[in-house]
Amino acid sequence: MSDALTGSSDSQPILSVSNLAVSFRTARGLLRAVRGVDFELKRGSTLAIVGESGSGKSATARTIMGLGGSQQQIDSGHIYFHNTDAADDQPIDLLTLSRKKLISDICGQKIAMIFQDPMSTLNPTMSIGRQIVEAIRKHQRLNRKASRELALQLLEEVGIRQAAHTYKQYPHQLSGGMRQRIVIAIALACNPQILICDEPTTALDVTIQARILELIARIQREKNLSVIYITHDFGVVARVADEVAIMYAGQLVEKGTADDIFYHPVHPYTCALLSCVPDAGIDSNHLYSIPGIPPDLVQPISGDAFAPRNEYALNIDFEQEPPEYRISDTHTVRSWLLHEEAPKLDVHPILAQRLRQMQARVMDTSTHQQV
Ligand SMILES: Nc1ncnc2c1ncn2[C@@H]1O[C@H](COP(=O)(O)OP(=O)(O)OP(=O)(O)O)[C@@H](O)[C@H]1O
Repeated sequence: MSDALTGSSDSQPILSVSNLAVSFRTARGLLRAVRGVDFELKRGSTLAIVGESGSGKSATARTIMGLGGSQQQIDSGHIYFHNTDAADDQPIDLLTLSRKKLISDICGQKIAMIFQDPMSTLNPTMSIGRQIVEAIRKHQRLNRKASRELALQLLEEVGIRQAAHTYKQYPHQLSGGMRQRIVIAIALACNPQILICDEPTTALDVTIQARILELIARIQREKNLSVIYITHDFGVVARVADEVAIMYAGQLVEKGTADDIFYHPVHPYTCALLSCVPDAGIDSNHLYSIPGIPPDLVQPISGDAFAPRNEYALNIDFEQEPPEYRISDTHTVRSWLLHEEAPKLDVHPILAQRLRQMQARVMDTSTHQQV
């Protein structure tokens, strides 16, 4: 769906995450933020991880980056990085590396991350130029003059017209969109193979959001980057994603290509999320919101975590966790609805109508991209 923005990708994985489980020690007890997650990021492609707030998207991304913090514990799993620069083609399990080695050799080098709030990355007291030069010199052996030239080149690459002027400015003198461009320039300073974007455009207005997404897509094409987007915004997903993973209560409940997810969603949570997307053309009687709230991840979860909010829940949903069913080579779903003995359900008419409208909008977005 997103080939117009991202270009096509080959199917070799650059990152393979398997059975990843992550908890946080809290005053109330252990909070199970990520509960057995598997996914692959293919080289040169874009994966969007989508879900409501608190579903574990950032915890997953931060674990990959070694940024989990002191309260985090890894309960299980592997995160294999298939380094294209390595002499051998043996993947490295990032979870076996010391934090020091992870930070010095991989994160910020081979894998870079950008966040929703650029100010969390930028130093308000340092000029833009100095910050980019520092990032360059951390990763590459270049003298001061060459670093400055590369910094100016990076500023131009991220679409900053008066690079020499911006080089001397400070973060507070720039708009939100410009700051996010600087953060992208800093991320690119290490020449990464993977870019993880955690809600990179949420704080920006729609026009600037589109420009930043286009910028990331252009850089991705030029540098054959593999990209993970963390988002709750299906508008962003429709524009950028080759593959989509839907996250709920620490698990990936549905995974597929963007077409699988937008045109053939199966999990009731995916359908509900798609139906909640606000649209100016929808009258308020046809708006859908998911009833209830996500589970407390400190408490044990029995059965399917989405069952209490799912109007199609079966008895077994409250008792046993569903296995992952494979619908096609690209599409998997964790739901008892896929069991051969499960009843065939009619989708709620409002939900069905919202899904059709969402699909029409997605088609519209894809057509516009190709212009
Ligand atoms: N450092 C931490 N200490 C304790 N709990 C944490 C910590 N970081 C995250 N959590 C908890 O882990 C769960 C998953 O959080 P996470 O930030 O990964 O969700 P998310 O899907 O990225 O949501 P959002 O879009 O709001 O960032 C939440 O219940 C959150 O409160």
